[in-house]
Amino acid sequence: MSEICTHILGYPRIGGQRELKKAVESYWKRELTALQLEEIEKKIKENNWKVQSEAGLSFVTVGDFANYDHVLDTSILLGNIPERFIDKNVEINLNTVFCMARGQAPLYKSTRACEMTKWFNTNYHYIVPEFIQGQEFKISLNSLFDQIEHANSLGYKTKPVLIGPLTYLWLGKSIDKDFNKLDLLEKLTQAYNEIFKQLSLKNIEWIQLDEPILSLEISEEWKNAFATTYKNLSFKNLKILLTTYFSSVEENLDLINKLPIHGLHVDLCSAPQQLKTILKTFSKDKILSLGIINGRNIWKADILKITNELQEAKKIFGQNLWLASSCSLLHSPVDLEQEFKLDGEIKNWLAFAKQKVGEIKLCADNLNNNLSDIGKIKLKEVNEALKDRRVSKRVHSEEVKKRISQISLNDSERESKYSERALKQREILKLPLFPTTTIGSFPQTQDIRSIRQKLKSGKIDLETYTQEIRNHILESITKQEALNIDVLVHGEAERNDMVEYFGELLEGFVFTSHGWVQSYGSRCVKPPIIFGDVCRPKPMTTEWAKYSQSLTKRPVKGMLTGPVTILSWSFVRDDQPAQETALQIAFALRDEVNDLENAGIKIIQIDEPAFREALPLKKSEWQEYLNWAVNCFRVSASGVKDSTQIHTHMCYSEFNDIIKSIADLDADVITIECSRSNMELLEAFENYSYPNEIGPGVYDIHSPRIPEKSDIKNLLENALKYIPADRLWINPDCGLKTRNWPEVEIALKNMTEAAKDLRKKYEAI
Ligand SMILES: CN1c2c(nc(N)[nH]c2=O)NC[C@@H]1CNc1ccc(C(=O)N[C@@H](CCC(=O)N[C@@H](CCC(=O)N[C@@H](CCC(=O)O)C(=O)O)C(=O)O)C(=O)O)cc1
Ligand SMILES: N[C@@H](CCS)C(=O)O
Ligand SMILES: [Zn+2]
Repeated sequence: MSEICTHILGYPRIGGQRELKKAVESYWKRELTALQLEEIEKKIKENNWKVQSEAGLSFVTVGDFANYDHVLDTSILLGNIPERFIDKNVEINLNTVFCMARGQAPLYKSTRACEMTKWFNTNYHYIVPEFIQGQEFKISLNSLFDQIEHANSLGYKTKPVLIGPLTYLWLGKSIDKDFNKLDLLEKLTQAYNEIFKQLSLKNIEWIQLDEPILSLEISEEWKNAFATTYKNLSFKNLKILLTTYFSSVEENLDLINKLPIHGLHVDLCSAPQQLKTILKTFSKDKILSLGIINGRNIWKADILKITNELQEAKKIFGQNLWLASSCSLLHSPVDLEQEFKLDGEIKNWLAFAKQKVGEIKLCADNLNNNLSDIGKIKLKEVNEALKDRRVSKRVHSEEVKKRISQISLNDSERESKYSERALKQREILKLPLFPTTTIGSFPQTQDIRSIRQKLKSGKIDLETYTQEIRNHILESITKQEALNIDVLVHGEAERNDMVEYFGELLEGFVFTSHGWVQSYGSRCVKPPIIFGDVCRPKPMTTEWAKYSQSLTKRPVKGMLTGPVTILSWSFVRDDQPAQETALQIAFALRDEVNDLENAGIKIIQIDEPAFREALPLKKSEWQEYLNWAVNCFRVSASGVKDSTQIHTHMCYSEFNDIIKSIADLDADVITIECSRSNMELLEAFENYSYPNEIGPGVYDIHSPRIPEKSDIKNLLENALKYIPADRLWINPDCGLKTRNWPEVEIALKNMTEAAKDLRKKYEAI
């Protein structure tokens, strides 16, 4: 029997050693030339293709590489470049990409960057396309075509990937008011047809056209737009594999079945149940690509189980059945082989991107009954590893399970309601009207990172490290006092990351040395891995908090990452529901919150920036998530006295649809990102009559631009249209770890001075 066709939807582009990050950042600092950067990128691409080819996949996927972000590259390919980035004397090139992403680039005048937002429900951020009325599209960068030619020249059979027109349009925002971006479809279709025309000359059979919005509950208007657009797309001699991922497409199958495509890819890892309906309704004459290897976790796949589940699909689709990763492997760390320090037993349970590529092929060979001798050995090893994981004593803790099972209603209730707590807190904290604060982190300087690196490599001992970090804390407290901020933070200098730090201190987690995943542009995160029941062997932050509080009379906030965010930004267990793991984390944090209170900390912030992003993609599934997510937050926060003030912070703040749940968190104060929306995001709070205190961000920390005092005052006056003065806090949008001290000091000075002016005006009223 001939081979089953195998492929992936995309491969990580950061390189095994984060070569891309290092090269791109060096280029920005002008330590590398464009040519040198290109050379490094070429090696990453070649290596990625080699991995796919050597594993025996049927295609290498091309066009998944991007210097900064693939959505941004699509904008540039389509010539959708906002006017402010166009300089008639400079051709569209690499610097256009960087300037759109960051507002700055070599040889470019600096300007406001494009917005960045989360890619569906992942921790990856994309650059938001901007659309204006009458928008024109014109093929403007050859990067995709160059990548194809490059791969073709190396003799690979290539399958280019491109974001589909409807998803591209969906991802963008209309800049002009009162204009429907769907009106742009006709012109966008013409541009895609031009791309297809050029691709048809490149010796390619298949194109992967990503339309992940087909996994959402889209409106009739969008469904109709799909039908019309796909009718008008002219694929030439190309075959189109329409790719969907992150959720089921069942609701849109009627539509998909009518589209003039040649194949469909669905994600069976996030929505295995959809297979039944798809097998019944999708045309057997087309290709059905099944995403059976999970691109969003790190566990070895159960090849035997998957093969069994694929039997019917094979019977029905025969040679038209393809096997693939569930989504792009962009969301997986690159290569497990580089983990020399990882616990051997747990390492044996894992697969990163490179290993996942091998799993797809193994699955296909097994399904086809043509496993080689090596394949047979590999399969045996997988089965042994899976069995070892199932029975491992390290995974389950009776004590943790018992505590979770004894949860009572009291665990998620504060003693009194907010209005009573607020009186007690005011008496103790004695804060002025419009209290000022920051979100937690201060600049993670090279100095701080290299101290940590020296500790890791044994160049300094723990005592020296602790002293050095204490010096940084002292410096940040001194600076905040000088800036006259009311509620201080210690600055998070001791944390590599707000999630990884806790993962390193909690039981049930392991962490990697090289398990980096791209978060945005050159920034990466190293999600810890939750393999077992979670508990807290000892306090995690109290010593740092006590030390920080000892340096000042002003309150210093205890700073924790909340249960939903720790869960969402880690690789989670696949052997129990996510909500059970979240509750275990919540109880561990509850103990930490109580310890902080006992250590004399009067304000404790529990950050939940992933709270909104973790919403399921389908609205119909929201409530179930919100119920457990709110409960977990409340469990972590409710063990303290009324007089202890609980803050939470969220930096992705579209709350309209979930404002009731935000209020149900019952945090005394919530600080949110707001500055870019000019405080419009506060409408939700006003409409719902949100009862507690709010700190809308007045400083866009993603931009190097320093807000003037007048900008901040304007934002605050806007905020006061929605929030009563006695419940308004003043703070930046988010933590300041990616900024540098000189900008931070000026911005915060402007912020405290704006607060002073505002107090003068409103105290008199
Ligand atoms: C709030 N955000 C976060 C998200 N997810 C998280 N898990 N954490 C977050 O904070 N998602 C949404 C947003 C995303 N925002 C960011 C912002 C900034 C970064 C970032 O700066 N990432 C760093 C890596 C951070 C880190 O772990 N640093 C380590 C140092 C690791 C390192 O590079 N070591 C060097 C040697 C040290 C040296 O001398 O410099 C090496 O190994 O070569 C640390 O501080 O110890 C980045 O550089 O990408 C991410 C998401
Ligand atoms: N406390 C964290 C929150 C980031 S969302 C910080 O300040 O970096
Ligand atoms: Zn934040």
